[in-house]
Amino acid sequence: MTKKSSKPSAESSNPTLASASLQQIYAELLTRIGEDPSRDGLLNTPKRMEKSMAFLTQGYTQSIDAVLHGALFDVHYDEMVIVKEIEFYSQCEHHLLPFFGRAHVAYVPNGKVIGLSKIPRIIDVFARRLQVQERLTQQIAQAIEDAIQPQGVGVIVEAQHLCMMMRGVEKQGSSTVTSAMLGVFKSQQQTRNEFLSLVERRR
Ligand SMILES: Nc1nc2c(ncn2[C@@H]2O[C@H](COP(=O)(O)OP(=O)(O)OP(=O)(O)O)[C@@H](O)[C@H]2O)c(=O)[nH]1
Ligand SMILES: [Zn+2]
Repeated sequence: MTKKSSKPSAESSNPTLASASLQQIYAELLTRIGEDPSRDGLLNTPKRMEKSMAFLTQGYTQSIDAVLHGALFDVHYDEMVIVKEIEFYSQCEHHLLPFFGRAHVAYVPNGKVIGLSKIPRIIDVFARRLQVQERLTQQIAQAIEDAIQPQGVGVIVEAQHLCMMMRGVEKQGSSTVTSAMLGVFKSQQQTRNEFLSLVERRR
């Protein structure tokens, strides 16, 4: 049974927001932080912010099926495939500040392989949403698992969070590493180690 959400949407809880455009809301935000949205440099800023936010959150309107575009191929290859050092940019759901870094994705096929470019595309579908790094990591692994039912999938994400750098604890040197291991990457230490050593071999 589907549980109905009891939470009111921002619009239904505030009727004045319902008729406001996102650009008006951004103009109001500029006013609230002490700026003058009618000054020259800011005149087009609400419009730019709307466009920028639409780009940075476009993952909400994308589906993995559409992104894969049928690029799944029957290939008899049963060794590990790794696509590493894939850069990504996301936004943390707590502060709406960027976190960004690199993802390393591996899988051991089970009769099907995935078009190589589709792996970064899958990452972007999930990165271009409000995220926590742990969920992003799991979603990437799960999408590959669902698409080709491989023998296993491993995903490692290394990122820096601006909410920990330019505000808050203000730690510039730290990075966060998360991983998701499914199938043989979880059950076989040797497979996991092979993945980790290939990822660590940077060049
Ligand atoms: N686990 C996890 N935490 C995150 C991620 N992005 C941001 N956070 C954390 O979310 C937490 C939110 O904590 P709060 O105490 O509610 O917010 P805050 O007062 O702004 O916290 P500070 O950042 O410590 O100043 C912080 O510890 C952030 O570092 C993420 O991807 N994963
Ligand atoms: Zn944050």
